[in-house]
Amino acid sequence: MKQEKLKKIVGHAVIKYIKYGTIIGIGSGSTVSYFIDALSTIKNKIKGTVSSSEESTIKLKKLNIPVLDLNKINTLSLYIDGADEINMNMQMIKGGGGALTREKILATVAKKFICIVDFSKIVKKLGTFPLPIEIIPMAKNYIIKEMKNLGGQPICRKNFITDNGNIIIDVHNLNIINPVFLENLINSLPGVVTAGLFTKRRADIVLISTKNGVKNISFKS
Ligand SMILES: O=C[C@H](O)[C@H](O)[C@H](O)COP(=O)(O)O
Repeated sequence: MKQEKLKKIVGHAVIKYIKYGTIIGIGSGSTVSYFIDALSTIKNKIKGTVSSSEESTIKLKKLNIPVLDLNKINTLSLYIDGADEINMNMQMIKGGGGALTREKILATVAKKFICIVDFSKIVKKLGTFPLPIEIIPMAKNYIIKEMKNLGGQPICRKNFITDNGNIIIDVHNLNIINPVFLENLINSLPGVVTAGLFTKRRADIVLISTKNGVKNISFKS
């Protein structure tokens, strides 16, 4: 089965996890785009959404799904998003679409985070997918140097400005032995808005789309 088909299946499968009358946090990317299509079929049953990117907001509004301001809501019970890589500890690399910072905010605020992926995103070790880092433009050369010192090959994403007006450095070939340590280290560098490592806020549930159906993995600490 083609990857797009698997993304579509999991994007629709997650609908049954939505409690009517609640506000849903919406991630970004192609898997989420299928999820938004499915969400539109129950749009009258939810209170609204908060969105992690301009791209998702445009799609939500086009489908007449209400988009609310995170600062004007009390609780966010559920956040649904894809990932570029996820390991068996439910730690992720995200930000292939550049929406990592707003995604991390919503994932952190939400009580529950459901990650929707096709099986190709499951990895033993994070880091085959280049690690995106959102940075303030002034810090570009400094962060490139720091990432080289860490053994990575940083590449500034061409012609790309984030929804927050910043730039993205994609770091290739990082040997990520301790994802928690690396997330903390990169996030502590001046000029870094956030690294696309999600280790403090992991997924609570992962729905994995496979050729044999959608598998559900729940996090147990
Ligand atoms: O910034 C983008 C997000 O982190 C996406 O969740 C991630 O890139 C996965 O996207 P897709 O579902 O298109 O593979």
